[in-house]
Amino acid sequence: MTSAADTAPSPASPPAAEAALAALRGEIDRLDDQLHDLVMRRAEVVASLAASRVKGGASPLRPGREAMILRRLLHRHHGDLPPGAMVRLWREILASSSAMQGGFSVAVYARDPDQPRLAREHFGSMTPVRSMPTAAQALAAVGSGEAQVAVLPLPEEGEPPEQAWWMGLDAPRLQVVARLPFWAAHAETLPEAFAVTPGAPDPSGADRSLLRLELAKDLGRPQLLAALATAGLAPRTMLIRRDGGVVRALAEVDGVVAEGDPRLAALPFDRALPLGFYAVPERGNQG
Ligand SMILES: O=C(O)C(=O)C[C@]1(C(=O)O)C=C[C@@H](O)C=C1
Repeated sequence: MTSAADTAPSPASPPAAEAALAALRGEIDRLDDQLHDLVMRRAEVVASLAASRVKGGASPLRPGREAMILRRLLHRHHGDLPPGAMVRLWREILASSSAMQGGFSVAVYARDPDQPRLAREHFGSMTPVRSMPTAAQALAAVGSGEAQVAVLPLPEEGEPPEQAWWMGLDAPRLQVVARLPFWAAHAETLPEAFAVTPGAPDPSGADRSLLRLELAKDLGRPQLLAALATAGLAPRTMLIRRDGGVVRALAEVDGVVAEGDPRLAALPFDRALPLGFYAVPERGNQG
């Protein structure tokens, strides 16, 4: 049987608790106003920066600068707000700063469902993200100016040639400029992607470069590695493909390696083409 006490409305909070709640909400409102003022002020500064940029299609996307901003904030971050939430807030701010500076849209080769999500989390929830059926179509969209960024899966050993987009990347016209996600809680294997844009990336101070190597001679992995190390370009990772007597390798090396780098001239290959570089991603728990 239900007693009268069970059905009675819960007693009103004591006036002191009500007052404390109202005071805290008042403080939140004041902080929200300050945050809002600062975000609006930041957008004004970005608009001045965009207006002062040399005219003629300078890219509104500076992934190296974005990485420097996020690394600095992660370094000073503390307290209850998870670092991942802070990064998400700033990714939205940075993406809208790029969008404010001109049309900004992303073409994703969605080999798996993670790619569009990665693109959206990195380039912002307001940025148009179009899924393309092939990597070549995503790159063509960027090449024609229909989209500003292509998001492509990380190359894998033994993937079908039509998926190995790095083999035909038209560098230096198009280059890899970022690796997504920039921040993740753990260092374990996660879905990742590269972002490709027209023109060169901007250095962030801690970067890795991609090089496409081509040679008609069938050198093995140890010889390729040795040749790279001798030139001062020992790779962290290297993918090798052998197609019709031609060896193509994708080497990932520390630091910035761009066109004209003297180390490239020292390589005993038919071709060594820099495909761009990207800010080394931050991982919350390296353990
Ligand atoms: O620093 C720049 O060049 C900017 O355009 C500003 C800004 C920003 O909002 O901080 C905007 C977009 C870029 O991708 C990087 C930085």
